[in-house]
Parts: sequence; structure tokens; C-alpha cells
Amino acid sequence: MNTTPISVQEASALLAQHLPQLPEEIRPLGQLGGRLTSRDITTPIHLPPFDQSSMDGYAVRHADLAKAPLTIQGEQAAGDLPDKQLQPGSAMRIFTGAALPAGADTVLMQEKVTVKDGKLWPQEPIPEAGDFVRKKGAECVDGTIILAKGNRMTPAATGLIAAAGLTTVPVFALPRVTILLTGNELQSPGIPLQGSQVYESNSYTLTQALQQAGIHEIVTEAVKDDPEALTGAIARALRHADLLLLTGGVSVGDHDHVVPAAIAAGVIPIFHKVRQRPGKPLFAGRSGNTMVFGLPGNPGSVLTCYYHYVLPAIYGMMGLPLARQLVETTISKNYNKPEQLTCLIKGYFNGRMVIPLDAQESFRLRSFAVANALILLEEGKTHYLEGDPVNIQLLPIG
Ligand SMILES: Nc1nc2c(c(=O)[nH]1)N[C@H]1C(S)=C(S)[C@@H](COP(=O)(O)OP(=O)(O)OC[C@H]3O[C@@H](n4cnc5c(N)ncnc54)[C@H](O)[C@@H]3O)O[C@H]1N2
Ligand code: MOO
Repeated sequence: MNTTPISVQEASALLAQHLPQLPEEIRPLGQLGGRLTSRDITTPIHLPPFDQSSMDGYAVRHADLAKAPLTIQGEQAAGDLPDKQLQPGSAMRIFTGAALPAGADTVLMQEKVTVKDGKLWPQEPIPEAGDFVRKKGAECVDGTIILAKGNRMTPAATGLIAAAGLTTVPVFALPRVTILLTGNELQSPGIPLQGSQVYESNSYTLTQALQQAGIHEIVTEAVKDDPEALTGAIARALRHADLLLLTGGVSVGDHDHVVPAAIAAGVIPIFHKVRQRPGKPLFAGRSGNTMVFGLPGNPGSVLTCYYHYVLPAIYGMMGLPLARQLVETTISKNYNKPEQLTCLIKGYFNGRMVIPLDAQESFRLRSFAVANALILLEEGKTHYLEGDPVNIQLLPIG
């Protein structure tokens, strides 16, 4: 395998070429959060399904307004059968969401009329014809695509599906994920540290980040820095995971066995090592329909590589282009970086500019804990001056 580090752009392009595709599944309303539609969705009905009032007031025939006062004729409430006929020279009491009676074309808000002895006088200014009427099909007519393939099922998207009377939606399956932790030094939080142990944090970081993306089928296993144990654990994980995330053990140390173990377990490498900081030893590979990432073990590297590669790859496995939430902004202060690396630094975007945070080293998470963006500082540049344009990748919130 070529282990000459490649650029961040090459790594993204290679990933996009090699991503497996997740299957499609049909899911019911109420279980759609975080999913992406796997086809265009069309509405089987007009929305709204009939001409309806958007105000509480009076339904009238606009041409009759010149002949005011109008005689008030009955009432039409939301849910009433749409079988009433407005008589000439009349106004019908109507409420928001009610079907317009046949013959009416305009609604007067009740605050904009004078009513006395069963008669109605419109107040000036006289409304336009069609005011406060939501026409049948104004949102969309039947057969219209209401959600395109790849639309995220946000609360609004789910509401739209329900409003169209649909009960199920074809979506891409979410990946079943296995996280394999490597490192003899790792101890679980809650147990006193001994010798040179450190607390294991990457599984918690990754699990929450995956959950944030709506993914809940997550298995975590800790493996010792032993080539055979690792090869066995990877081979087992490949049998049921769509996405395998390994943390640690991808560098060049004598105890870094992840890449040879992955290859021994049947993983075909896509790349190993990227000209970036943090996360230079990042490994990506594929075995059948399972996507594999070897994330450099430092906690900051793990999370940076997750946001910049793994999360876009998850969407890529759902058929979307490698999508990152990029924003062009300016940097709030001077910043120096090495020339031969892309730096993905933690920043805080305040809506006007992005502030590079202190404590960028990859063993630290304190700046990450308050960051809301990664600032993408380009390879080939060494100095950024206050006010220079930069691209940032917004981090998911919530
Ligand atoms: N001679 C070189 N050494 C290193 C290089 C290099 O290019 N040449 N690259 C460095 C960089 S950059 C990184 S990043 C690390 C990545 O190495 P590994 O992926 O092999 O990670 P480990 O050595 O296993 O661990 C690194 C660090 O992170 C801690 N760690 C690991 N797993 C966890 C976990 N689950 N929770 C919390 N902390 C974890 C681990 O204890 C180490 O301190 O390699 C450099 N070396
Ligand atoms: O790439 Mo390492 O992630 O800088 O510490």
C-alpha cells in the first residue's frame, strides 16, 4: 500500500469513489428522525385539499362588496361538510381552516367588518378578491414531488409527509456501527487509574456523535494491542457492521497494529495517511459493503476525523455527495501553520467571523468542548492574517 501521505482533497475524492451504498427501507411516521429519503416523494393529494379560509371572519363574493350591506347567511366551521352555497348579496360566517362555501371567493377578517342586525359592512380599505383564501393545491397539486431524494427527515419534512396523508417513507438504512478501541493503556471511567493508564474517552465521543446523527445500532469493543486479537476482532466486526471505526494504533509505533490487522482481516485499503493536522495517520478501507476507518487515537484527532471524513461518508453511504456544512467567513486573528499540511483547527463562529481557539493539540479536548466549527486552513499557506477569508465546517449542534 502507498503510505505517502495524500492531500485532504485527494482523501475526500478517494472516499467518494469507494463508499458502499446502504440499503433502502420503508419506515413509518414517528420513526423517521435523522433519516434521508431514498427516493423522490410525491403527494397523492392536493395541499390544501380544498379552498379554505385562512382567517376567522366572513366569506363573501368579492363582486358583492360594492352592494354592502350583505346579509349574514349561516356559518361554516373547520371540519363542516363543504356543501354550502353562498347566496347572492350574502356573507357567511367562516372560521380558519373551514371550506369556502360555493360562490365565495374572498374572506373578510372579522376585525375589518362592522356587523349590526344580521348585516355586514366591510371597512375600508376594501380587500382584494381572493384575500385570506388558501386555494386548493396552493402548496402543491397531487403528483408533485414534495421531498426530493436525499432530503433529511427534519420535523418539518415529517409534518409535510403527514399532511399529505402518507404513513410511510422510503429512506436509507442507517449504518450498524462497531467501534473497536485499541490501546493497552485504556481504562474505563469510574475505575481508579493504575500505572500509566488513561481513561478511555473515544468511545463516548464517537457514540454520542453517531447518536447525534440518528444512529443507534452501535457496538463497542476494547481490543488489546495484539495483532492476532485485533485481526480476529476486525474480522468478526466486518460480518455485521456497515461501518467499522477503530481508534488508536494506526501510526508507526511498534504497538500500532491496526492497519496490518485490518488488511489481514480482508480490508482493502483506500488510503493511509493524509497531509493534515490533526489526524495525519488516518486510515480508510473497505471490505465488501463495510466501510472501515482507522482513526488516529488522540481524542482530538478522532473527533476531527469523524466530522471531516466519517460523518460525510455516512451521508455518502446514503447516496449523497460527500457533504459538509461549509461557510465562508473571516478569521478573527493572525494564525501561523506549517506549509505542508492542511490544518483543521477548532474555532468558534459567532455569525460574523471565526475565532481560532487556544489549545489545538490533538491530545486535548477542552477547546473542542466549546468549538462550533472546524477552520479549514489550506495546505501551501503558512500565515493567515486577521480578516483573511477562510472556509469553516460547521459542527452539528444538539
Ligand atoms: N514517530 C511517529 N509517531 C507518531 C506519529 C508519526 O507520524 N510518527 N504520528 C503521531 C500522531 S499525529 C498521532 S495522531 C498519533 C496517532 O497514533 P495512533 O493512532 O497509533 O494512536 P495511539 O498511539 O494508539 O494513541 C494516541 C494517543 O491517544 C490516546 N488514546 C488512544 N485511544 C484512546 C481512547 N480510546 N481514549 C482516550 N485516549 C486514547 C493514547 O493513550 C495516546 O496518548 O501518533 C503519533 N505518533
Ligand atoms: O495527527 Mo495527530 O492527530 O496530530 O496528533
